[in-house]
Amino acid sequence: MEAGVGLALQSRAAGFGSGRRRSATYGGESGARTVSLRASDQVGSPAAVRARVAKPVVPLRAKKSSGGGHENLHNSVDDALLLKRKSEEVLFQLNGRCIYLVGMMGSGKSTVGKILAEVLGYSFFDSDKLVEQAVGMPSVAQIFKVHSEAFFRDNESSVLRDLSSMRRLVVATGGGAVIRPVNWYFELTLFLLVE
Ligand SMILES: Nc1ncnc2c1ncn2[C@@H]1O[C@H](COP(=O)(O)OP(=O)(O)O)[C@@H](O)[C@H]1O
Ligand SMILES: O=C(O)C1=C[C@@H](OP(=O)(O)O)[C@@H](O)[C@H](O)C1
Repeated sequence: MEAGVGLALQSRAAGFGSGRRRSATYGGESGARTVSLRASDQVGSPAAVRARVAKPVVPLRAKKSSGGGHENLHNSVDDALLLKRKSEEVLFQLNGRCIYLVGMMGSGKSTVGKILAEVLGYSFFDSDKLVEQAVGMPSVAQIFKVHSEAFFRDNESSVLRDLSSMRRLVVATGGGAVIRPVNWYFELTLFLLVE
């Protein structure tokens, strides 16, 4: 499995179907290009985001060995170094903004997020875990079962909103977080698609 991250930059006014879009404020597209992260100046639908970052830009190869032994280890080290260098380049432009990782269930958001947080000197949070804590239940599956998906999504939005007012966080969101437009409106945050 190979996961990659593409940078989608979102200003406050960007959102699904919203006419109130504006260009990215994060160093402009040229700034993003200098670090070879693919930037989009607005966020449309999740599909549009995916289309813009269809090619993995910073591929992170499998950390779990599939029998490749040293080769996998080298890939892993090389990719971690590459990500570290790129992160150092964008650090000052980030200016402490939170980064939300979005992507399909199991796409690697938590894995990428922990690495990203480490190289940026950010703290890492998994929003599913925070919702579980907030609700006082051990798993998302149980929240769905005992309450409902809508209940989970309400709490998820609340958690994401609270986190967005903080700084220097990398947040792995749940695979379904993107379906609620309200989750795209947080100010001063960047969204990274993990695919
Ligand atoms: N680049 C990768 N290559 C191989 N396996 C990966 C990679 N990234 C993540 N995984 C594995 O895929 C599974 C899901 O990853 P995870 O980071 O938990 O995804 P998510 O947070 O998007 O649900 C985990 O078992 C993880 O070890
Ligand atoms: O629909 C969602 O938001 C969920 C997606 C999955 O999360 P990941 O994307 O972190 O795998 C799942 O495990 C989580 O419990 C609920």
